[in-house]
Amino acid sequence: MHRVTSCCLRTLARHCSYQFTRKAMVAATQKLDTLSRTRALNAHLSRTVSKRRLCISHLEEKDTEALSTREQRLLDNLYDGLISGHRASLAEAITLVESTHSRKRELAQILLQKVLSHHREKELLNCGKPLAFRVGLSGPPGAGKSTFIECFGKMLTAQGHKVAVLAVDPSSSTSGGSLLGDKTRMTELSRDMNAYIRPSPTRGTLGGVTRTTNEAILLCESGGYDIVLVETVGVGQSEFAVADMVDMFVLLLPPAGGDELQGIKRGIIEMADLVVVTKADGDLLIPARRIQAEYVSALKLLRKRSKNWRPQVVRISSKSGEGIPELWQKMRDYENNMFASGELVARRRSQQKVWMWNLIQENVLLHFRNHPMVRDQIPMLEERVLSGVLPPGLAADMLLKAFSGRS
Ligand SMILES: Nc1nc2c(ncn2[C@@H]2O[C@H](COP(=O)(O)OP(=O)(O)OP(=O)(O)O)[C@@H](O)[C@H]2O)c(=O)[nH]1
Repeated sequence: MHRVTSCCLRTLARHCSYQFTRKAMVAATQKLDTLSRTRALNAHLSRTVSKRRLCISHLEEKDTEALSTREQRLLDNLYDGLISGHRASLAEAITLVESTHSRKRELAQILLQKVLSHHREKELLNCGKPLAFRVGLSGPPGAGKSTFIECFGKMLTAQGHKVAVLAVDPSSSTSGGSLLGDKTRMTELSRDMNAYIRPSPTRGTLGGVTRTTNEAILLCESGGYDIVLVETVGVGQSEFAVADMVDMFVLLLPPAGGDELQGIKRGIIEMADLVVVTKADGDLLIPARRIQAEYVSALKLLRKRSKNWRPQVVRISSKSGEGIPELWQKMRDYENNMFASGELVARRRSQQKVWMWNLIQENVLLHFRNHPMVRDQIPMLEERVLSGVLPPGLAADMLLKAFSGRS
């Protein structure tokens, strides 16, 4: 503003000293006019900005204001228990974020906001280093995931780490049954006081499971768990969802023939920061070596996912424990490289954005499908598209018009 004023006066003086003509007068008047308009615009902008600030803080505080004394006490107790590392509080907090009850979801968001600011403070004290290392573990059924997590988790807790294991099983939302419920997994680790194992909820869409898993990760971290393992138990899209939640994505493959590995999507191999060939012991050692060599060659052909890390293939046996300390060392190297280069923090930031947009996408679609003007028309329009009477584009336009209230 100051610069504009002095510039304006300088122009005016220049015009006055040379020739005080009508032209100069007009130019000076125009400048002054612009100046007052700029002032008015700036005043308007600052009013708008303060109104928006007020609006955002009102939005953030709206729910807090509406808390009853009982709810406030519940959240305070949960938060205190959580950051003191009480397992019961962690379990209760995860149950809260998994709830589909609207008020409980609001309470969960208030708790998460508090947890996030606790994270920020601790990360600042830790020179910006995240509180925990998040590792995604995926692989076909029977690859040896749970046996590996049991062995690996025990090694980590023996070294003084606190390990949380979250299992994502969205297949249960469509099939109604839970893969996790079928058998007892990781029995020894589940008895370890420095380990916390939690299966994902058995209902809801993949998006819903993703949301609660992401939120459960944050809660585990505030409970002092410095290593969070996210295992995908289901098959399909869940591996991609998990790859978007973690710092490092690890693919476990059994030493099986080509046919058994057919189900693994090429895309998921591209997501892997580390490929682990499991069961490399006894009779399976030779096939494990072969699979390792095959994947070493295959990875060379794939596009590099990171500038700072080249995916590697390692061999382990959870039965004998061989290769597991070396595997952990590779994971640590990865974490250090990625943190030092800034890629780890950048990846987390972009994951937050992906997470937000995924939630919006899912909710908007749900809202669209359930809209009274749309819901009843969907079966009929789908039918007409299927029979070739109606072009899909026209059907989509009709539904979108109905949704937006245009006939
Ligand atoms: N020889 C050998 N067998 C193993 C090893 N790890 C796991 N297994 C066996 O492989 C089978 C499958 O192991 P799990 O750990 O249940 O595999 P998973 O990937 O968790 O399977 P899902 O729960 O179906 O996804 C079991 O019979 C294990 O005993 C290993 O290191 N060596």
